[in-house]
Amino acid sequence: MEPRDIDGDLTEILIDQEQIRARLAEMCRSIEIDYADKDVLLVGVLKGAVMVMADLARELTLPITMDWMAVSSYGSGTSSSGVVRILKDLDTDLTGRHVLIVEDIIDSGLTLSWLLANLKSRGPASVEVCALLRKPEAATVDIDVKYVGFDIPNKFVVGYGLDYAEKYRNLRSVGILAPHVYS
Ligand SMILES: O=P(O)(O)OC[C@H]1O[C@H](OP(=O)(O)OP(=O)(O)O)[C@H](O)[C@@H]1O
Ligand code: HPA
Ligand SMILES: [Mg+2]
Repeated sequence: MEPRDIDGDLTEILIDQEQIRARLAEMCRSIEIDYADKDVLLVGVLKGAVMVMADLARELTLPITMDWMAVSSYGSGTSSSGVVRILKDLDTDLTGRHVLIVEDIIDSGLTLSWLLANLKSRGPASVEVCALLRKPEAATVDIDVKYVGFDIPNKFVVGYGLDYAEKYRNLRSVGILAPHVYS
């Protein structure tokens, strides 16, 4: 059951709980092969990636460490401002580390392209990206993403960590937000 006050706020459920679980498990099997002999540092991008990170980390059979970064480019709107701010930096020194950025969504790609440049400048051994969702039609920059869960249409989605004005993050599924909620 989803929370009681969302009736009518979603036009449709795009990806349900079981589809998310199954796809994350597949992605973990690929990550386990690729990082079999490496220590991986998962870098979760707050706040949206909290659910992906929690489920991915528990599904992985690799020894991992986790750290978090908080950046914001959306504020309370439905489109990226393009201006990325660090709200919380990593606690970990990235020198020589194998970094896997964990994201909920790649939309315009602006957040991730900024983040990749920022983390690569810190001397890591490698930096790759794992994102649950990607909107190919919304891309404004070309980014090489190693692990992607689902390519989705260019609609504003919420749930499973994704918010609109900080709401809906606790939905178990990913759904399309009804335009009447934000227009
Ligand atoms: O590809 P882009 O167009 O840059 O959009 C993707 C980014 O936007 C969202 O974060 P947001 O800034 O809303 O912060 P939040 O995770 O706290 O919701 C999302 O979690 C990604 O980090
Ligand atoms: O479609 C979206 N929904 C919620 N947050 C987002 N941040 C980027 N794109 C989205
Ligand atoms: Mg957001």
